[in-house]
Amino acid sequence: MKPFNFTGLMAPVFTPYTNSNETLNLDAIEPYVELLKAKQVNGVLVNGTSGEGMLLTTEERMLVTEAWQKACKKHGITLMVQIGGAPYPDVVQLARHAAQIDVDAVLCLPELYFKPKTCEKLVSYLKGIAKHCHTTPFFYYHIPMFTDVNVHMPTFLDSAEKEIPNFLGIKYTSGDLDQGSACLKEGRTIFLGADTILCGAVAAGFDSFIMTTLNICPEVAIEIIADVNRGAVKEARDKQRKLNALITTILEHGDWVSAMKKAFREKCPSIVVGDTRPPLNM
Ligand SMILES: CC(=O)N[C@@H]([C@@H](O)[C@H](O)[C@H](O)CO)[C@@H](O)CC(=O)C(=O)O
Repeated sequence: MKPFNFTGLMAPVFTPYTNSNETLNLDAIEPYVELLKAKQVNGVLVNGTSGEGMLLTTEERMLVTEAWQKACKKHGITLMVQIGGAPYPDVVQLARHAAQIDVDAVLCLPELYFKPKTCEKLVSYLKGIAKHCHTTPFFYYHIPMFTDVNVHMPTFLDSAEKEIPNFLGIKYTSGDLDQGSACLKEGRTIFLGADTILCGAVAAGFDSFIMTTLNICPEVAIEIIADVNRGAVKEARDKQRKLNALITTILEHGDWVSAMKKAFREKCPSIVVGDTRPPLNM
């Protein structure tokens, strides 16, 4: 399997559109990579929640991934691609495509309609997909507020590690820090996906992060992480409060992804990302 030693900040990037969101704006991708790299963000997650992966056609998902792959390779940035949230044959196609173009890692949602109710069912679904990209590091995307799939992650991890040869960890997007902390173990990569509990999560031992605000103000996360790691808990807590207040203000403008994309457009107007697709922009 390809080695994967990433720790630090990975931005769940927005998918850039032009033409009232009908067309992908692939030209925006290289400047977007340069902007993130300049701000010390060394990885990107493509086609995740913020990237509206589930609102793109399979063809578009592959085109976007190829454009990010090219720019990330050129600038030395780690690329993880989210391949789930589509019909099973399309997820398999995306897994094969990701392996073929040699991305650094894949992330996969559960089946979103015939939802798994147990760890066994979830592991079995992911095992069927992971074998189509068996040399690529494979991660599960835990985001129960969107998927309504909420199996116990520490138990799931133990089983997935035994059953799936290229399985390396999860992206943990939940405010339940008790369960999140119980996932942490030597040799696993557990990405934190919840910006609002960053301070506590770093104190608990998290060292890898995929959070939407890394697109907009990564410097705040960088400071919170550094403060906690040097024991300056009060400073970190104050910055977390400010970050959470900023998130609340951003969210006055719509749903999570649309509001965050709007904040990104305002902060970085030179990168043309457009609005979100229906139903998000309705
Ligand atoms: C729905 C959403 O935007 N979730 C965010 C979180 O960072 C979110 O902002 C956080 O949970 C709020 O505290 C990330 O998990 C998104 C993400 O990683 C992705 O785009 O796949």
